Amino acid sequence: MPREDSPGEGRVVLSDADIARVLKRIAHEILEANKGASDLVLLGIPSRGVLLAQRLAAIIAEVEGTAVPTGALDITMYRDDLRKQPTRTPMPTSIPGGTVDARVVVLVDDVLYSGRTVRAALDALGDYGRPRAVRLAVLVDRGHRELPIRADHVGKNLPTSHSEKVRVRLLGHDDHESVTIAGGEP
Ligand SMILES: O=P(O)(O)OC[C@H]1O[C@H](OP(=O)(O)OP(=O)(O)O)[C@H](O)[C@@H]1O
Ligand SMILES: O=c1cc[nH]c(=O)[nH]1
Repeated sequence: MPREDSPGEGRVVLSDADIARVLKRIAHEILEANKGASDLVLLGIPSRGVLLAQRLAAIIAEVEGTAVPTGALDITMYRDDLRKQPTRTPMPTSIPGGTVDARVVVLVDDVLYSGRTVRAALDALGDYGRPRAVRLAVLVDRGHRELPIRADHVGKNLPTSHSEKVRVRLLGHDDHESVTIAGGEP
């Protein structure tokens, strides 16, 4: 259920039901773009991108009857601000089959903002082979790109100001599911 808007929580822009609905749509879009599930690999960017990738794989399994290999791609050591903040803890990477050679990789993340996380993910992916194609699925695109990166599949385009903060909460990581937006000019 959507939580009441409150000053601490921000405004709810996607409820749990909305999130379920957009994930279904994205799963269908991925299948349509790929003409089925063959050669697909879903790689979530930790932390919540991994949960989203698993949810998309579960929907694809329901629709297509095919188990799409799903893993996690940590980008920590490829961040371009690592020198500014060197004490980051890497998260696990798991690449199904150990390689992305000739696969169609769908990177999955919760929020797309500057694009720097995705840039780092593309670098990290290079360590695991040469995919046939790489696509990007995000739950929320909040704009303000600083690099020439765009998503192929977007749950919700959310116009924001720089001073706002978009927060995604997902079961498995949080105590409920929602996307909220908080802050901004008074
Ligand atoms: O397009 P960008 O400007 O790179 O921003 C998007 C990234 O920011 C958030 O991650 P964050 O680093 O806040 O860590 P989190 O995954 O733990 O929330 C979010 O999960 C995206 O991965
Ligand atoms: O508002 C933002 C910006 C980057 N990443 C998030 O999760 N939220």
